[in-house]
Amino acid sequence: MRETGGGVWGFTGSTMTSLMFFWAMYNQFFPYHLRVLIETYVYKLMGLVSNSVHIKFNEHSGLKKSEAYNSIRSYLSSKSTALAVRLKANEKGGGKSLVLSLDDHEAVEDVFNGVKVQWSSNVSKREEHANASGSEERRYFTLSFHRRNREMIIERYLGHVLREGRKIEFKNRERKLYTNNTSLYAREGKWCSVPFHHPATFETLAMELEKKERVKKDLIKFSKGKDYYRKVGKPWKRGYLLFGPPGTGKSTMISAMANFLEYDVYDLELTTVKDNSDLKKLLLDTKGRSIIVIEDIDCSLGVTGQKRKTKEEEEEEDEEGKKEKEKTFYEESERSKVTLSGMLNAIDGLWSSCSDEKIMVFTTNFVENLDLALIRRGRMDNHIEMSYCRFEAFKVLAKNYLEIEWHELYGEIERLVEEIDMSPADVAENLMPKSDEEDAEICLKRLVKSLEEEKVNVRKLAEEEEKKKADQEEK
Ligand SMILES: Nc1ncnc2c1ncn2[C@@H]1O[C@H](COP(=O)(O)OP(=O)(O)OP(=O)(O)O)[C@@H](O)[C@H]1O
Repeated sequence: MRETGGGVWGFTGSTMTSLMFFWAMYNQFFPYHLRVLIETYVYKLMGLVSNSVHIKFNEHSGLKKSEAYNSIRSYLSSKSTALAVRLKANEKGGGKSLVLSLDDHEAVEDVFNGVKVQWSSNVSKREEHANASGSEERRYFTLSFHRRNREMIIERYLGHVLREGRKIEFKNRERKLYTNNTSLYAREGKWCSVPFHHPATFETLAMELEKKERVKKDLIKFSKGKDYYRKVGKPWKRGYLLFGPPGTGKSTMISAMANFLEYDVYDLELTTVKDNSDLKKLLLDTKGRSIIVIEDIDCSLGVTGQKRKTKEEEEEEDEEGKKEKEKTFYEESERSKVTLSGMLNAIDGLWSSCSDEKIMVFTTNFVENLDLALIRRGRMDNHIEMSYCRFEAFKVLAKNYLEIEWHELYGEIERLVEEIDMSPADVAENLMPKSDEEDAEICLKRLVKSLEEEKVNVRKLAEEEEKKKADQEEK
């Protein structure tokens, strides 16, 4: 008995060794194009005798990563966790958690409407495109199923996989903040990203309640508006113009919007954009479900030639005036040759409709300096004024920093903030406890003192102004 067992094992072992030897020889000595030819015929032969249909989903489609491949991977990750034997673990949130997916050369079964299908994860090597670090790996998924289910799988199952996969992908993804600033490791004309963890929310944003609710409603309507935008034939995008003095919360509002919708943020810096086509490329390279931000757009505008004009002025606009329109952003910078028309084209032209669900936000401290074409309704659909801190906004900040809803100093503060223009940033600075010893009372008193000092300053300035006027009139 022993000998027979040993014989079987010996035979199996030597067969395996021979097979592996032939496989290694085949891979090593057969040229790549010959192997492709052989494999093609083998597949054809198998197709004649097999009842299975196979569909291949490559990781890359052209130069871009295939979105379908990513969705399938996410879909399969939920199946594989329960069923597959070999899994791959990828870090998420800087190593705080793990996302599991199907390992290479591993297969998993799925059942849809009582029909069994099989998914396998594959990787092949292409030596002819090898780079210095070795051969190029090409990953793909193969879906196999019985040919009698072809129609159902193609028409219903695949749609189901992509939809579910996208949902899982969206839930699992780590939100990102992208920049095109080359001094922050971005290559020219490319984005680089860091995880986006800004804690601002609409709850912590100091702003009149009604205004806040209006913005929230608008965002919800936009994010659920896929069918509406398709019906009216408009690209699924929306523009916001946030304007107001420094420190009134324009950047904070953008973070709150991104957190509310769970979108990525692209911080577009025009100074590092070479020209109009570079701008177009950068915008095309942004994903859906994102907010694209250009902060302080007034500072980027060499083009202030088209501010609010009278009709006569418009008629008088000669050739030279028209050329003004083509003045570049950042005239002082020799690098950027982005023009106003290039900018309008990129955000609103034909190319802008190439991907869905994007919000564009411009911020400015001086809205009156902006070109009307740039901010007209339809392009910037929603103009939101971020204003000085009034009582309603103060109460939000007091709740954020001091965790109180009411204090006897509130009456005095209400009178002062309605009278004095102080930015929420300055109010927040006064309210923030500077040490463990500082309680709400100390912080509120500091704020009252600051507001009163500001009141005296404002009065002094007004008196000086009046005196100057009177002096000029006398002269
Ligand atoms: N409306 C607000 N609600 C809550 N916090 C605010 C608000 N405005 C300002 N702050 C606080 O002040 C800081 C600066 O505000 P933020 O950068 O959002 O202002 P900004 O309007 O973008 O300023 P700038 O025009 O100078 O860029 C924030 O980090 C936040 O702590």
